[in-house]
Amino acid sequence: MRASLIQIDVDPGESVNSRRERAGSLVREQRGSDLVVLPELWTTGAFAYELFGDEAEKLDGPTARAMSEAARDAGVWLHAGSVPERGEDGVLYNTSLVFSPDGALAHSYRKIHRFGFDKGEAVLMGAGDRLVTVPLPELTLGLATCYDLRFPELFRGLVDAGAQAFVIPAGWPERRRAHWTLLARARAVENQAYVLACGTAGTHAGVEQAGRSVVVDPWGEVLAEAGAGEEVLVVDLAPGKVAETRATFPALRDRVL
Ligand SMILES: NC(=O)CC(=O)C(=O)O
Repeated sequence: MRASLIQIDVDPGESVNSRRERAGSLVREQRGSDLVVLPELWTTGAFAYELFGDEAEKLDGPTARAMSEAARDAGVWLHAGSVPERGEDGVLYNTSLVFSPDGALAHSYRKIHRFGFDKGEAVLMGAGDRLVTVPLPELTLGLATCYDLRFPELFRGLVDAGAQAFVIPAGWPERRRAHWTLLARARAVENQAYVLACGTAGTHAGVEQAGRSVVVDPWGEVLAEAGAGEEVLVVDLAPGKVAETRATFPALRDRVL
């Protein structure tokens, strides 16, 4: 199973429309992959709080339409990262969108843990309240977004719901880069699952992004890691490795609580 992680640059010098078109082209170039992943809030940048309201869209908005077409043209499952969603209740959410190879919006996930310590996302956006798993032909994905990575109980919940690989779009800052890789590996080891963590590159709202998108296998080994700039990480996963790791080192079976 081949996965492509598109670590797109979110520099504010580029318009949202241009970045949306460029993201579509990058997705189309991944034809041949089974799964393509974009990062968190890549239309605006995760820290450009003042843009969230203006760029908020419904689940059939301009980003969703562009990504639906790109998924269909490339014939891939597309985790299109997250967008600022304007919910039916008028509230903003940080919502991830997953498209099937025929371009249908198959799943969406509203970020549960909001970042900002009482400002930014934490006050501008509502919290999701639903765990989402995505059964692909090869692997069942569990969805999480950026700050969610710090909350292991969410990942346990996803494993209990059948997840074998976690897909985590993010806009992780360079100054906490050490946490990013450590947490990605920890979530892989403790859940004996793949981790596909896709970050953004560039600097926006004064926040330098770490990049360093990373794919970790169920044993905790880093299979591939990006640098700091815009880059597409292409990696082959072995879906059987999840069951094999869980059978040969049965730590998940030995849970008591
Ligand atoms: N931006 C986030 O959601 C999370 C983050 O920056 C962190 O350090 O955690």
